[in-house]
Amino acid sequence: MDLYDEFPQSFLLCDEGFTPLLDACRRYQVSVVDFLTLSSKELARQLQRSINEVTKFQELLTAEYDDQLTEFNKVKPISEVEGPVSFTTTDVGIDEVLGGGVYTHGITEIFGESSSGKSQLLMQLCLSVQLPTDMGGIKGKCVYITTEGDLPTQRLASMISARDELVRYGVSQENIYTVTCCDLINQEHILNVQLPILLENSKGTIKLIIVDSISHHMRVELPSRDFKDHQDNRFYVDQVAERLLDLANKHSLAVVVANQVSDRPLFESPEPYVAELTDYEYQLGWWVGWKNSSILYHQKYNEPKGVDYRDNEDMLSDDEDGKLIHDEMVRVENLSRTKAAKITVSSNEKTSSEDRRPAPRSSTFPPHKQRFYKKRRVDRRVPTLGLTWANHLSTRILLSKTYKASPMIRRGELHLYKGSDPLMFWQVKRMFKVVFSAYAESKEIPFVITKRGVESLLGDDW
Ligand SMILES: Nc1ncnc2c1ncn2[C@@H]1O[C@H](COP(=O)(O)OP(=O)(O)OP(=O)(O)O)[C@@H](O)[C@H]1O
Repeated sequence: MDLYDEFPQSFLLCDEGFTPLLDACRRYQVSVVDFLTLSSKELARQLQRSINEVTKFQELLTAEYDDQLTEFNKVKPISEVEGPVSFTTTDVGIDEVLGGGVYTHGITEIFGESSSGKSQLLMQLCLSVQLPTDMGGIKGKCVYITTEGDLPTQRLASMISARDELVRYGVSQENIYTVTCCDLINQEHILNVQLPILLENSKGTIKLIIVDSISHHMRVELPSRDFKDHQDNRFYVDQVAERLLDLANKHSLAVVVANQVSDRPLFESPEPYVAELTDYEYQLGWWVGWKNSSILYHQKYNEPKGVDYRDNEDMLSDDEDGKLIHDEMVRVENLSRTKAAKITVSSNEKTSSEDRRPAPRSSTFPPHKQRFYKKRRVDRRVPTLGLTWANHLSTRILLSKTYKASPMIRRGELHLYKGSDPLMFWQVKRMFKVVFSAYAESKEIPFVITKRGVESLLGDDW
């Protein structure tokens, strides 16, 4: 029976007198909803148990349900209703893009590929939430639920020591409760039982729950063999999100989760068609943070006539740095060719005029690396857990890690470089993008990861 899922704190679960009845419920697949909707006669028939036993259980369960309902729908005077408040990320640029910081009473999702900086940002938040209100914090403690290994305490310690204000205001790892969950069952128990009890006992001092990452165990353990599995998974994801939202609202706290990405194949229609504004496929790119060229590419992919977007490199070639590197390499190679030609002329004055042709073009760089630009790169990455999960989010943040031309290329100093390693042409470029939010418009900002944590870059810094 699903009594544990519906009422995890129900005293009926511990009443040994009902153990045979609960066993029968499990055997005949009778649910809590059946008990709340069917007659005791019908239930007794289905369960092969006595009507007295069923009636008693049903009365107790209904009373418990009524109590919960009354508690849940208690009318509060407007003066007691606490609205969402924000706390700083400790970075002014990122706070501004987020519309003031991270907000309570909702779920904020940070998604991105491995090594994009999700955990770094989450660790930073569990420190910044502890700051006093005049420093932008909300003076709260934090629960850090990790699904992949332990919390890197050394990194947290170095983040604290790298920022004077954190040291000055007593920000400490002692205010972070760490929970490690090793599988999905364990995660369920933590979210449904341990966390609510911890929050009740902490009496409003905990202001942030972090889950790193929410999708790790679901992705591995939820079956996805057929349509029914997919339906069940959606229901499961819905329940997880609802529970987290309940906790966020009940205890006026922020829930921030990391989410992973997976590749989504291009949508291929059996018949060519023009996507409508209201089509799921038409809108998808905006709520998963694709760049504009990829959104357009996906929308046009199945169109019947006109430009064949499948080969349209121009639409996808927003790789300007690739072109910059290519141009710089051509410039340097031309320079060395001219130089070589001059040396040949001066060293052999007797050379006939036909032999004064420039020396054959020879590159110091591997040939396959020479054409960097016009790479056809269609964005296909989507955060896991789908639309069902996305519907519950108040803010979705994408952290991405790409590559840009290195300062040597941008300053036009490639001719000073004597090596032949193409990696020297590139530099990591990290972007923080608000994909959608109830508090801010979609916007992106470059950032770096330093010993202080995640820091935005402004103006000429990038
Ligand atoms: N002290 C530091 N100084 C500079 N960069 C750092 C420091 N510590 C970690 N990084 C950078 O942070 C990145 C790792 O970030 P993080 O662990 O947050 O990734 P993630 O998105 O959580 O990845 P995953 O999904 O695999 O857990 C690495 O690229 C590393 O270069």
